[in-house]
Amino acid sequence: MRKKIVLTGGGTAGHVMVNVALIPKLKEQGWDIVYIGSHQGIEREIIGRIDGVPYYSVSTGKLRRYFDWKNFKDPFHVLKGIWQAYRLIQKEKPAVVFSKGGFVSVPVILGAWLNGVPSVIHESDLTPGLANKIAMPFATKICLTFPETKEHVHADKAVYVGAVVREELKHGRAEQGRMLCQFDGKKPVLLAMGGSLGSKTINDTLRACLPALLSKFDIIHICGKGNVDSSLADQKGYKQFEYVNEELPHLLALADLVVSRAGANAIFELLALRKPMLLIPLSKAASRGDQILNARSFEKAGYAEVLMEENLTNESLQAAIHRLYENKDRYKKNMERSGGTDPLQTLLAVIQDTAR
Ligand SMILES: CC(=O)N[C@H]1[C@@H](OP(=O)(O)OP(=O)(O)OC[C@H]2O[C@@H](n3ccc(=O)[nH]c3=O)[C@H](O)[C@@H]2O)O[C@H](CO)[C@@H](O)[C@@H]1O
Repeated sequence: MRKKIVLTGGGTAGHVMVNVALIPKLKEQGWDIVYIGSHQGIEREIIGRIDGVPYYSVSTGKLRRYFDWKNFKDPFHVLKGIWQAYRLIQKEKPAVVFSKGGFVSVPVILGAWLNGVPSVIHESDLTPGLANKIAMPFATKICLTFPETKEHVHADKAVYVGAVVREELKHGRAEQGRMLCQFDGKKPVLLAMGGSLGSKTINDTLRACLPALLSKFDIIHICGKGNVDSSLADQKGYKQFEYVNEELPHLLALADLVVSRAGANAIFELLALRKPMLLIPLSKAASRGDQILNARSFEKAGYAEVLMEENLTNESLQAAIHRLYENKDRYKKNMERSGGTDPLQTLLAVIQDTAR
């Protein structure tokens, strides 16, 4: 009989992409796949583009660390979500549940636990996110991207896996990227992206530096939904995208260097593609500081230049980009030494072993 797996994770693309990497491999291994996400999250759109993966949505609440009146209502949404996930898992009878984290994964992991179904969680960041922290006691195994995360997780459950990178990102063609951007190929290409949602701070600073930067680079700017500046649409050597799907491998293949937030998926993708990167982590004021730890870990390994958001100015951004470009060969050499494990295969093996 074919085995069934329930996948979950969402809220931002970073909480969906490991699932996107897993799905083709799970299909090859003959699994039936079902996805449980939220009603409105980006996961609905991303998974909806993939054939053969039925999508069910459950109610969920945002788990905030700050005061908001919605904090009084959201626990009820989460309780409703647990009940919905419980019923769905009871009906689907999966052999295992896999979660990539994000708020929606909490009701799903609890729904699995209540049904006695084993579950595997993947944590992308150096320190576990709030959703994963809540879900971890109910999970069977917890797969880690950074070896340092072992300190934060129950020893019997932790498995070091590494970063799972989508296979298709490795098959981009620079020429196709150049066509998409209509660049003439005479200048090196800088790609800037602010995580899956875009970053207003990075967008504004980069745009303020355009006149100076465009004399040296062609620039691809992935700026996030609703953030395209139409007044710059005709600017030669500057191409904006809100969010890209199939185009991303080609744009990355074209890029000589990258300016990015320090979300875990993005930085490991850049490492796998050996792209010299300037990381501007999301500040502690706006997050739990996980991106700062991710960025510092990459800086220490010699893979990235880091510019803290509080030090971000037009001048510091330009100086850091020029420094990165001058030292690009050193960064590439360090990345070549980053080792050759196969995290996707390791993760698949953990899922197989955990399934009932
Ligand atoms: C604001 C926030 O909560 N950020 C968190 C979120 O980031 P975020 O959702 O931005 O996640 P990441 O930077 O880790 O990954 C973004 C993913 O989206 C993809 N992508 C991005 C832009 C685009 O146009 N097309 C596209 O496909 C990237 O290739 C990557 O796979 O999850 C990460 C992983 O848990 C955390 O480290 C971040 O702190």
